[in-house]
Amino acid sequence: MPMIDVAGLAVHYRLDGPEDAPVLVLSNSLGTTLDMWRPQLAAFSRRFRLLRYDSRGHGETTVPPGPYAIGQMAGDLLGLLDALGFDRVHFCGLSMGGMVGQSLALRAPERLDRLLLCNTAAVIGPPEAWDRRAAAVEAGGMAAVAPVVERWFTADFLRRFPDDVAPFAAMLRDTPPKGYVGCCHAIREHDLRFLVSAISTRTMVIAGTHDVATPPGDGRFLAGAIPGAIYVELPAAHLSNVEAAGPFTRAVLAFLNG
Ligand SMILES: O=C(O)CC1=CCC(=O)O1
Repeated sequence: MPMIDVAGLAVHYRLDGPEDAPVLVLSNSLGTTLDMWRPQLAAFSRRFRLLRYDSRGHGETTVPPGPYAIGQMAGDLLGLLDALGFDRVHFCGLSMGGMVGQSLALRAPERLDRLLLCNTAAVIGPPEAWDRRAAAVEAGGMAAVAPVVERWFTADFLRRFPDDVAPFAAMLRDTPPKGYVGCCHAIREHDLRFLVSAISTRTMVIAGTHDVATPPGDGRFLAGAIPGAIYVELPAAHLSNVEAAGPFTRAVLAFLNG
């Protein structure tokens, strides 16, 4: 389990794939870890130097006192890239990870080759919902948000593939409560609706037809606002890289290889 110090934050990361291949960074969603990308691991690491990491407050990365901010999380990633000596990368983030990608693209476009914003939005509201969620975890620990997993997959997928869902329920359960709450605040405060049109990186937006957390309208908004962005919609709920793993992997590879 490689760890690296990024300005006092001990970041847990994994590198796979050929050392001389272009770097592809994968950034996780709220309540998951770098293991959320397991369905893509084999295909992506054949073609790319794959960098997966646990966002602050998640997995094995340090849990600093909150609240956190998405801009700060983009700074964590820039620090990680500097520490590993990666000047320019492709970036793919899902949900909270996609918010980090938006922030990164506005702050350091020179570090990005292509950008994939998956099941994410310029804003995920309402703010009170994030306050309620944070308060529930502060009072009752991660058990209080266990039903959130039902938002990540369709009812059909939950019923038919319990073995695929179980690791995600475990990731959520094992997320440090303070880290989860810190990230709830970060998501609550993220609103780039009036800024994403300044993103100049070549971008693909992926949405899930059945996603209730970041519905297709959110993805269409991003794709409409970011100049030249491509929009792809997959038959999935929120974790489209799991529920529609094959089409997701193919869409990403086609975009990055095109
Ligand atoms: O947990 C959810 O409700 C879905 C979600 C929103 C931001 C994120 O990363 O996941």
